[in-house]
Amino acid sequence: MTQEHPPVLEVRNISVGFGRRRREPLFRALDDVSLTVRRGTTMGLVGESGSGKSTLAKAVLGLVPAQSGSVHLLGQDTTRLSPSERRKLGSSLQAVFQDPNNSLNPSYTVGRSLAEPMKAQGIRSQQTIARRTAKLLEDVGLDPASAAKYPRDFSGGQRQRISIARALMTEPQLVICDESVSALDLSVKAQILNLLADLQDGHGVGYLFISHDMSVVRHICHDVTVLYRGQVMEAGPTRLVTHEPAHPYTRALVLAAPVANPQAQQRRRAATAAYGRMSGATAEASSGCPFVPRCPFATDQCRRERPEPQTLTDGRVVACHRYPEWRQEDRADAPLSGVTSGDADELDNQRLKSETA
Ligand SMILES: Nc1ncnc2c1ncn2[C@@H]1O[C@H](COP(=O)(O)OP(=O)(O)OP(=O)(O)O)[C@@H](O)[C@H]1O
Repeated sequence: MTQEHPPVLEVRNISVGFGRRRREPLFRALDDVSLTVRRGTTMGLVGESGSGKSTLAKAVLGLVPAQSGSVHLLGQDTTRLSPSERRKLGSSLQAVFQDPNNSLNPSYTVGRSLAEPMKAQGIRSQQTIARRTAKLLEDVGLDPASAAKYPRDFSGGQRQRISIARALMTEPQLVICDESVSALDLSVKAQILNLLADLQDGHGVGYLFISHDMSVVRHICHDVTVLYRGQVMEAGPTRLVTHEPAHPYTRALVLAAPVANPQAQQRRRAATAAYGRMSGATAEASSGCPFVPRCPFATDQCRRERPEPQTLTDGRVVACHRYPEWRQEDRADAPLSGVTSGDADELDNQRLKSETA
């Protein structure tokens, strides 16, 4: 279904390197990564700490340079734009981060913080800004009178609502949500996720939704890209990826999500142990698959050759030499399909509650 929506963001074969020590080769935080966000849809970007999620967000925002590849925003290659051309495109792209305090100046009223992105676009009419501020505050479920208050007058969840309103002030086509709900309690998290989905319906905005949490991704994303050590392991429709992982790393991530039933939790913990220490950035560089040191199904070929991404008949992309055989060898006492996390179930309950309210 998402194919019908035109792309707002196309990241093509992007690589980003960082210098660690002098004369050492660059450390590749992103290695040949591609993904597309379509209008009115949400692409999840998931992976453990250090897998390169924030680096991808920074590359899209123009905060780190790409060594190779391109970033197309609304059809324009942003890696080739001059700073002034980039600024013009700026209103189409906004971001919401984990900590709303980073985007809300504590000494500014909410109204002043919300006005800033519009002023940066050259909009000077106080009336236009006030009208849009009131509309967006209402859209995110806050009283328009909140504009006269300060961030300290609001709870964490309300401050995140204000950050979302601020991100939408310039009617962007793409919003990058970088761990935007990670710091929130489960019920507030569910409210913000529902709000993001509702705003998407109303505004047609596309989200690049960055998270380390599969249950959150499952709740909000139409499609998902799974990153490990800067490389795409698997990508495709969220339901397929989370219910029938084609890559052992995705399987490990799904198993790592908590479940409500303690016995099931114990089985999943035991199954997760087969995948080694959970971190996206621990393994030594090798010419083969980056997941080899943690993969219970790895062969000599996996150690030697980096797997090329292959497109499956269901539309998914997976980079694994052992697909689909590894699934037959998977003896872990936890079902591959139908795995859901306790958080996901709770988030679903909250969604049902809000839909029937
Ligand atoms: N400016 C930098 N200089 C050197 N290395 C960096 C820099 N920024 C990121 N890295 C490294 O790049 C890798 C990817 O980092 P990144 O922050 O993108 O991961 P992440 O998936 O967003 O992790 P987290 O969820 O912990 O934020 C890590 O190994 C990190 O140490």
